[in-house]
Amino acid sequence: MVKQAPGVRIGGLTVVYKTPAGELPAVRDVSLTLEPGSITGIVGESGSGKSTLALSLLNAVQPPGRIAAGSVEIDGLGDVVGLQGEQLRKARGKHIGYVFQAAQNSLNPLKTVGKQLLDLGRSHGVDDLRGLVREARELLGRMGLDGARVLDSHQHELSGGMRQRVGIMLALVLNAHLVVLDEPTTALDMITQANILKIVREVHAERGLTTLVITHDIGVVAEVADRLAVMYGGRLVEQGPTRQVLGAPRHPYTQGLIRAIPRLVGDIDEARALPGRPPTLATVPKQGCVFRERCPLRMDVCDTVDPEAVADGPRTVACHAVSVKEHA
Ligand SMILES: Nc1ncnc2c1ncn2[C@@H]1O[C@H](COP(=O)(O)OP(=O)(O)OP(=O)(O)O)[C@@H](O)[C@H]1O
Repeated sequence: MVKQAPGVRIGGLTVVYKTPAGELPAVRDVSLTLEPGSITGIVGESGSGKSTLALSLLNAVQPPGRIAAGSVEIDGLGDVVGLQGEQLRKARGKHIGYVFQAAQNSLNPLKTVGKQLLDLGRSHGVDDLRGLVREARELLGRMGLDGARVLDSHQHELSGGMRQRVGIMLALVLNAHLVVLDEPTTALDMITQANILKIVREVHAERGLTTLVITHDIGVVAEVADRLAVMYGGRLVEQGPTRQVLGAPRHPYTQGLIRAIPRLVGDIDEARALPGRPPTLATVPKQGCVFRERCPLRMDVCDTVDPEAVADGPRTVACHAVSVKEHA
């Protein structure tokens, strides 16, 4: 079977976590399509539900969390929400590569990278382990590393940027064509960050991937993503082609996020932090718009009715104020 960049259709996805106050949604009724061959960025502040959404693509939400509703249709795999056990384990790695947050250590400190690579290959029934090592060396070389040396190293012998490239290699080495990168550059210095993003773009294009990048940093998305989805309080509030959304943001939250980016040129005071704090699971409003507490455009209807995502060409936005303005 020739593998190609798969399309992904997330439909009405709701993911809840069990808390002392009952099951509360971290992701609520999110629908999002990843076009084959595209890079999609998901942005939002800490706690907006980005990682939970990303884990749902692998059906890997762990207890006390669970997918309570919705579907994640991946070309060639079907609805992963229905996959279990061995089927699911095989899908991870072979079809879907996942790169964990740069800030986290996903490598085993006791084993060399090469040993971990062989473990990965064996656990996925790879017969040609030599071929796997060759592929890993080539990928690492492609990312500017000495492959043989890196495979002989333990994690403590590698810098943050090197570890992150090892993570990308491990996600790609089984030839997955859907790749999820969770905060690929957090905790890396600016130069390393730019380097990793360049690698992500190149590998994406060379291998014909469908890529999802999760980040709180809108600059990262501007750098790599074709499409941008903005999350707040577990809801997807705006999405569309990156240039359009960044050039003319419609949702007041997206506008606030963009205003909060410090500029390298011009008046640094122009950057204005969004007032207030994002909600936690316990404080997300049960009804009405999740953003209203911080919204400069708040209206009465926002207190009671959750705005639906309204499509306008390739863009959607979920905001009562925007709908009113456009229909006035
Ligand atoms: N295991 C868990 N148990 C209970 N609540 C959780 C658990 N994991 C996440 N949450 C809550 O779910 C919400 C969404 O978390 P998630 O990690 O998906 O957000 P995020 O946007 O990825 O944030 P960050 O950038 O900080 O990782 C948060 O309010 C978080 O506290």
